Amino acid sequence: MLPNIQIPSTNAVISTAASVAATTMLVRSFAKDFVPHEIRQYILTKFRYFLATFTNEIIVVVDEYEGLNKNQLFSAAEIYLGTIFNHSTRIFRASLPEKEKKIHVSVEGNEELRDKFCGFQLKWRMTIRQTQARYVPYPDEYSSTIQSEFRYFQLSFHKKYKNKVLDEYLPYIVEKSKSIKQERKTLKLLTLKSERHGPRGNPWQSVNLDHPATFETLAMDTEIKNMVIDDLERFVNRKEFYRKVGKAWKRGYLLFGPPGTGKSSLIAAMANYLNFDVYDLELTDIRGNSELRRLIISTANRSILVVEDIDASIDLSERGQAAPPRPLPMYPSPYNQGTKVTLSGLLNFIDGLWSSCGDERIIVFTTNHKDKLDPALLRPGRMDVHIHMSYCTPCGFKMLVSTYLGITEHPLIMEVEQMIGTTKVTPAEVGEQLLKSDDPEVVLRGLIEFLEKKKESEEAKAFKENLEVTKAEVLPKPEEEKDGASRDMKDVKSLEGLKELIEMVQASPANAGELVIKRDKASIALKGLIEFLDGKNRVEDIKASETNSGESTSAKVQESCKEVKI
Ligand SMILES: Nc1ncnc2c1ncn2[C@@H]1O[C@H](COP(=O)(O)OP(=O)(O)OP(=O)(O)O)[C@@H](O)[C@H]1O
Repeated sequence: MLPNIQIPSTNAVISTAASVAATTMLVRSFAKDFVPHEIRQYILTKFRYFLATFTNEIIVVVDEYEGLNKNQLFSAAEIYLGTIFNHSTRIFRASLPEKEKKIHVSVEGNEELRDKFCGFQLKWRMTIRQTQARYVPYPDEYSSTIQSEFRYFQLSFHKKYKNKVLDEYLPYIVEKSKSIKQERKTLKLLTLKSERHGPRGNPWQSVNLDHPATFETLAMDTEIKNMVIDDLERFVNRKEFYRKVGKAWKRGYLLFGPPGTGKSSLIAAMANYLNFDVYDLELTDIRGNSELRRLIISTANRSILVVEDIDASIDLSERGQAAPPRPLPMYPSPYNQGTKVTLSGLLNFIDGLWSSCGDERIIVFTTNHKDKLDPALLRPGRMDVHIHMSYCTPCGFKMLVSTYLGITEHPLIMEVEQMIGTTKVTPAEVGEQLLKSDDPEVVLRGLIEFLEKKKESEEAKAFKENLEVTKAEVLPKPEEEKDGASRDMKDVKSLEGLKELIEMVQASPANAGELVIKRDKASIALKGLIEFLDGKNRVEDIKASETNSGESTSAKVQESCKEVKI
């Protein structure tokens, strides 16, 4: 027989439920009004712990801040979760930071996200809690912001995966977020702040580096270009190798060559290729070795440190000594009182201090005069790769034509290539000419004209230089003139003297000398020389460069020459 159970009426159930709900609401609003937030949180946490004893779920809490510093795990999770939205996600945040190209997506508060790792499920939830306002420093440490909310992630999963989550999943998230960050990163060019007081604070200021140079647009010999790309690839993939051989993970490049041959463009191409920020270090702005040390330490990993025109930035002759102060500027500030960075300080930072304070660093020195550099600076280990940025070659020209004009074939290309092979013209100059019109015919004709003029002026310059050499060899030196030990210029009136003169001219590789060499007889040779000088109208040039030692010696030579019966 069934016990006599009295089933409550529907009305009674509804009225009981309503009164429970009303009581709950009353308790809630009472608790909210009269129980302090901290106590409520405490009770809630205890309640969760109590419930957790009945479940197999573990919750890991990841706070946004660790003391005053940002918790790196929180930042990593924030980035990572922005990439794993699934169909159940209803709300998320999207933003396009200034000067960035990609939209950032991040998780919205209280949204639950599910993730899968090694076959098991995990749940993420971000919670935002209002707190008392407090000051939180910005990453540059110069300023701070007021924050009145507290954010944290809760990561829940089955308790049997605890070790897997802590040892594998969370490190995986950190690594993954690094590569996501790297991909979406906008390159920065960092230069020294003019005001960089005190030992704290970041002395670098940054702007977005939007340099379009890439290895594709760079006019360089393909072989050298491929060598540089291979070297960079090898470098970034050799973390373990550097550790194994006990070497700091850094690489030094020296780029040398005349102005306008693409040294800065190559640095930009390297930065774009590796996705590394560029630190532009102006040594003349630095007050001494100790400031240099501080600046170097504050540079980030995975970056390129550039010192342009190294020969002009530091006194390379004095190892170990402070360079003599430069002339004081018109408006002196504490930072331009003359550099005191020494060569030994620089060497020290390249292989000592700098090596040990970071990973994946590249340092690039550029110079227009490699011969001026101290060999100590150039040795492998400091400058591992020396790259000669030369004048434009036919191969480089082809690349420029294809980038600037978008063509690879044209009847005039061959002609230009031949001229480029025999003219000292920089890629910058060629690029300038290629910009002048959209019509390849017009541009290439203009370039041919430009190259012709360039060649002419080059020849004239070489001629003048050679003539100077010849003059120096033929004419007596002032001190010789003084003690009378030299041959008197009047002697050249005699045929013997002329022969001697011509022999001396012949010994020189100069153009004028070559003219003389072509003649067998001294008299004909001399005549040729005079005609040459007259014809080319070079006599005036020579006169202008004479010293004020009485009568012009070139005029004397000419005079003497004319007196001879030819
Ligand atoms: N090899 C090159 N390939 C493509 N463009 C080049 C090359 N060299 C120079 N240019 C062009 O010329 C301009 C100036 O070149 P860049 O500043 O790189 O030369 P540089 O060697 O660094 O000169 P400087 O020694 O004066 O600093 C660049 O903006 C680029 O457009």
